[in-house]
Amino acid sequence: MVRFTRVGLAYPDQRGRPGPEVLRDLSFTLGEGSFTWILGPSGAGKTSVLRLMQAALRPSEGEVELLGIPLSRARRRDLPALRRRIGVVHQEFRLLTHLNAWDNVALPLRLAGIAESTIRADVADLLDWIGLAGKEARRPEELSGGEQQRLVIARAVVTRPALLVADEPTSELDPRQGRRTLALLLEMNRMGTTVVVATHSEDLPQRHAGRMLTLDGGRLVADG
Ligand SMILES: Nc1ncnc2c1ncn2[C@@H]1O[C@H](COP(=O)(O)OP(=O)(O)OP(=O)(O)O)[C@@H](O)[C@H]1O
Repeated sequence: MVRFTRVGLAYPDQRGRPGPEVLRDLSFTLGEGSFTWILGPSGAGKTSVLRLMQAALRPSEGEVELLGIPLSRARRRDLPALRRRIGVVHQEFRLLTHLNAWDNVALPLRLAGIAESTIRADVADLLDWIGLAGKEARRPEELSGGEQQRLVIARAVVTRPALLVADEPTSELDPRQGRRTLALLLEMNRMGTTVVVATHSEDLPQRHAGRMLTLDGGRLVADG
């Protein structure tokens, strides 16, 4: 499902030459339907690992295989189709501010050319699931932080991705809203989606099941 084999990553410097390695010799496999935490202090490389898992970057060394596709062999024009099978939840919500809640969730389906009748049913179900039924017409600024983050999750899962990747999804939220957001990710996982969540909080993973991959200085230092 997700396989990293001896992965190294160096971002290019301002002249386009490889900068220092920020990920080193990372190897692990995440099975289909698994739930994994990526832990580590600031700068450990969590976001970089997640970017590789979104096919937003290619590794400088080694191989990343996503949903059966090795990135080294994927052609540039194949990447958008691969990315559509991967849902992404960012820490900063990145909702479209001029669209209401309904249209934010419907957007990925519209871009994929899905029929409006299907979109109506799917979006209504999802907004109900995240507890936003009745708030469809509100724009993001008219929703609480927790509601916005749940909307981001609805938008990320509306296309039924096989893999859901979330970067610090609860760090901007109060504890109650954070728990509610996490409950949605756990429920997606129970329904079969492979879920990966990066966090610098050790508290969350200790209270919930799931594998913990701990990074430090771009290396894997614990797997349990
Ligand atoms: N676009 C970039 N260009 C150059 N270096 C980068 C870039 N993005 C991240 N880095 C560097 O890569 C290293 C790992 O960063 P990354 O954001 O992956 O860590 P992180 O564990 O997610 O940190 P945080 O918890 O603070 O978000 C850091 O040294 C960072 O400065």
